[in-house]
Amino acid sequence: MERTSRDSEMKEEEDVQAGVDIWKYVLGFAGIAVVKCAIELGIAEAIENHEGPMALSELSSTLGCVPFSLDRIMRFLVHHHFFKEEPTIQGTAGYVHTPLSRRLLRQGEDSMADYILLESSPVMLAPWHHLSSRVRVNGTAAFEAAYGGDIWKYAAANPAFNRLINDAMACDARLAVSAIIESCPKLFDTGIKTLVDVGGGNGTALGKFVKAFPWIEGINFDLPHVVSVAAKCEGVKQVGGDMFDSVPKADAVFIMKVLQDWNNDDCVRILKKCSYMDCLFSMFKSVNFSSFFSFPLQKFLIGSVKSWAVIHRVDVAGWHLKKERLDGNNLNLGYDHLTSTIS
Ligand SMILES: C[S@@+](CC[C@H](N)C(=O)[O-])C[C@H]1O[C@@H](n2cnc3c(N)ncnc32)[C@H](O)[C@@H]1O
Repeated sequence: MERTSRDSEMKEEEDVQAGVDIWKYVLGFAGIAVVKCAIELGIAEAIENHEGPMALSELSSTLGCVPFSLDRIMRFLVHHHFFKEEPTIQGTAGYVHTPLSRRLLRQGEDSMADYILLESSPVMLAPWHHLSSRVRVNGTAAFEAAYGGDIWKYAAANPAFNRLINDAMACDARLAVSAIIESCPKLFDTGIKTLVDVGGGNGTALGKFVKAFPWIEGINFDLPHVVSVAAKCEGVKQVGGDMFDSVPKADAVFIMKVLQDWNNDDCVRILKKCSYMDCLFSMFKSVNFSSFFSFPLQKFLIGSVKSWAVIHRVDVAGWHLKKERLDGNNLNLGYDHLTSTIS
């Protein structure tokens, strides 16, 4: 009898909680919408340029906003740890930066603003409305269902979107490459004189590598519409082409956030174009190597390149590099202090 009443109490609590939780999904889009709004208004820049905590009235007049509406935006942002409140010299509340709000600055090494603008753009949101079609048997990729072609064809035909996606990729490349340079510098001190970045976007990654390791000559390889608008960078040659046709020759090849876009057969086709090079570094984002690649592909890698380093980014909240090395030569690439996950 007692048990039955406890059970029904628990069910009631669960039901009450469900009534609360469902609102996270009803209004689940609000977070990205408010952060996009903050970037478009330039809230982070205004607070950065202000000496000391910035009062709502000062922020509103600087940005040309209605104080009542901006207050609601700021309350949401502060609640989610973008900015915090501290007393101004007048003793009223003012806003200052937090590490999270600094990511909303348009410039700077840690900026993620362009990435947020990409993912919150109408172009990138539309495919999410086709998620169910992707999951169905014989379903179409969500981007293709929305636009009738893949994202790279879409970027080739839409220069503004091309710029947006290249700038967004550069945000992540800046962070990723800084972490690689800091964590495993010896990777690049193994006789590598030329390094090709396959699908290297606008060349941000290579630009950082050649700056850190000036003896390396960089070749940034990507589709013609990407490299033709990339900014010039000393030590980096821009080469346009299709990685399914051929890849420029270099001592080593770096592939970051590319292979996860393709199925295993396509990955084999891409990697075959790189297989005559000595060394292959690949960086994946949140992809489990052993489950992602089928066994034949792993075998292909062992058999075809002398050294294979996969640097995983597995922890979205921070940088957590892991290494996988499948090499016959047992080279010491200088990153043994990183967690080994060879499977
Ligand atoms: C997800 S982005 C990664 C960019 C860069 N590696 C990074 O991590 O920031 C994938 C890149 O692959 C390029 N790409 C797609 N298809 C390609 C092809 N057939 N040949 C060369 N590059 C290609 C795209 O243009 C894009 O720059």
